[in-house]
Amino acid sequence: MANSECSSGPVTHVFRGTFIHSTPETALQVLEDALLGVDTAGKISFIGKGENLLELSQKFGFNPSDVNQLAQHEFFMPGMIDTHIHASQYSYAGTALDMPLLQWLNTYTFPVESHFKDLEFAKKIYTQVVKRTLRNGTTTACYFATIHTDASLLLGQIANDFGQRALVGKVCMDRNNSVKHYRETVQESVDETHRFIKELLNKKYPLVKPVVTPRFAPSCTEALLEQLGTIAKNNNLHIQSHISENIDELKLVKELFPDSETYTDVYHKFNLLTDKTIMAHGCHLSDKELTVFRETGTSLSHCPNSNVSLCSGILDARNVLNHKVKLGLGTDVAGGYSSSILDAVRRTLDASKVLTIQNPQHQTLTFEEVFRLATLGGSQALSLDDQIGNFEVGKDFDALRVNVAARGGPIDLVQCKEPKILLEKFLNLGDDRNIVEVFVAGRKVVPCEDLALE
Ligand SMILES: O=c1[nH]c(=O)c2nc[nH]c2[nH]1
Ligand SMILES: [Zn+2]
Repeated sequence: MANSECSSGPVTHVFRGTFIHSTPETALQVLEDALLGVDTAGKISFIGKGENLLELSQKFGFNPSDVNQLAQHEFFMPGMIDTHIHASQYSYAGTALDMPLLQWLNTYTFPVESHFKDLEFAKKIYTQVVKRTLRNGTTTACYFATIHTDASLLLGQIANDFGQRALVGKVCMDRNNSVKHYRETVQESVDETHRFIKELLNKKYPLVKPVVTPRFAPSCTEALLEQLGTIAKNNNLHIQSHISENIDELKLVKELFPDSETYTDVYHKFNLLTDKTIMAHGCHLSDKELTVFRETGTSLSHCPNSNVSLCSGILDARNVLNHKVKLGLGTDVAGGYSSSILDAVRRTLDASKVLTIQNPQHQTLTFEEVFRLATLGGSQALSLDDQIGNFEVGKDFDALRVNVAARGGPIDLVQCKEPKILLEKFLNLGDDRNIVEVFVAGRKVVPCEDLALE
């Protein structure tokens, strides 16, 4: 391990122990007996070897006795990144999974989302989802809210207050015949999107930013999609939506957009595919469409729990990676019933194994590769990999302190294991009891007094 360092502000924390992360070249890199320093801005100021403690302490001006030493069964890993989650659907997570997508939206989703006009209700649910996801180790979340601007702003405020990094989207939809009032006109959607962006940016939250959010093509007219493409371009903003999740949805898109050759073309035509776009699902995308994703820099959010829970399809993540399309993991609460990215890791592995059962030639994803999708892959998918995703000097310290043998936790360790095995155990068997501390931009957000779950 080469010492690396950057000149930054004074060092506020130094940790010593095992650090596990990914790089673009290596799915799993283990740094044993490493020293990592975090500066006052929450950035990683150096990574070095434990044996160089004295030299580093002089160079960075910290007291060796202030070093925070990890225990034997502990390691640090990068914070996990949820590239697709509906904060507004959290109240019914774990229920209502008995219908395919389009019926599910009309029967369960739109009626619940329409309640977010009520700011008290919004505050309650949004506080719960931010606390719960932080507790589960989600340091960055890319959220869908609802069409309600003030409630969406509230979600941004709550994420900021609890210290979660977030992209927050006020949902745009001018087509919906099933739930009265849960629809906007084109003008309302455009005006409210402008207001949402302006007011959220004016708050100057350091870690919370707006994302332009057309719900999905069937919920939007061409006029709205066109304007949203322009707004995103003029303000250099992220964009998120859904694509090619379910076969009936594909048929509907063909009917509604007869002039577009493919589902991907619908978004492409309106400048909605950019290197800051995240599309969820993509189970039924053709290779030709994946090529457009690569060429435009658009990324995919793999949401395996939702894909199976709503019987939508199985994404061939290997094929996506072979096409060099950026890929992260999403819980897709509440089409997905778990708000934990650890669950998304397990289901990504299951989905890949199902594809191998169906076709033994399929190259199953390894747990190391899926670990990378949950961390560095997510940061690439959100175009935030210059700031987060792994332990590189100059990046923000977004990290989980994991204790695989946490008292009262779900894992029984017989003997001390090598770090790679500890990580594999955690990914397959662990839960929030093993995540003993969560840091976002150097700030400890778990445990935190305020985070006591009601
Ligand atoms: O899984 C999904 N959840 C949603 O809320 C949604 N809206 C459009 N398409 C969707 N897919
Ligand atoms: Zn979704």
